[in-house]
Amino acid sequence: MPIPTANYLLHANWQLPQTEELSTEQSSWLLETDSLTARLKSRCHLFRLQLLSEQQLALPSLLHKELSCTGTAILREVMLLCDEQPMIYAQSWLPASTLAAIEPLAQLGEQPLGEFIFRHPAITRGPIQLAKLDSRQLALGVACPEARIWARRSVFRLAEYPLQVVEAFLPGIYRL
Ligand SMILES: C=C(O[C@@H]1C=C(C(=O)O)C=C[C@H]1O)C(=O)O
Repeated sequence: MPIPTANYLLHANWQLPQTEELSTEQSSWLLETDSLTARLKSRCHLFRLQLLSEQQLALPSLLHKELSCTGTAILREVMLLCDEQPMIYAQSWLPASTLAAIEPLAQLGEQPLGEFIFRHPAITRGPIQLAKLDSRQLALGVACPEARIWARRSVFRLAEYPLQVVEAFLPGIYRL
């Protein structure tokens, strides 16, 4: 996935949820506080995580304050599929200091991030922010019947080591 996708997400209009803008199904998925991986697995016969890329980059300055760190980070991009239908495009920033302290995060491969972090004994999660995105700007490489899709982002801290997770929800997820 090209870096422009990361830049587009970084500069989206992230806001705290206004539930009156959301359908019941959208609220249910977008504001899910447990693992999306676990929820998707419970809703489909065949769950698959497609690792799109992992690359080491300078942590964008826009994230320095939010993650209270600087330096480099792994930008991890995945697609989560249910019965071969793309449901969630996820992009996570894993700072080098977090990876050094919690090494399994650097070895995830096709293991879902959620299966690791939601088992961590000292996990905390910051507020969920939402943004309405132009699906064409995401250049996901998959057909998306709707021009505008919801995305969410939040910062997890594992024993105070931060990482940010951004998830774009493809419309099929609301029919699961
Ligand atoms: C945070 C979770 O992990 C999911 C899996 C991800 C990955 O493997 O990179 C990223 C975001 C999530 O969609 C979760 O399951 O809620």
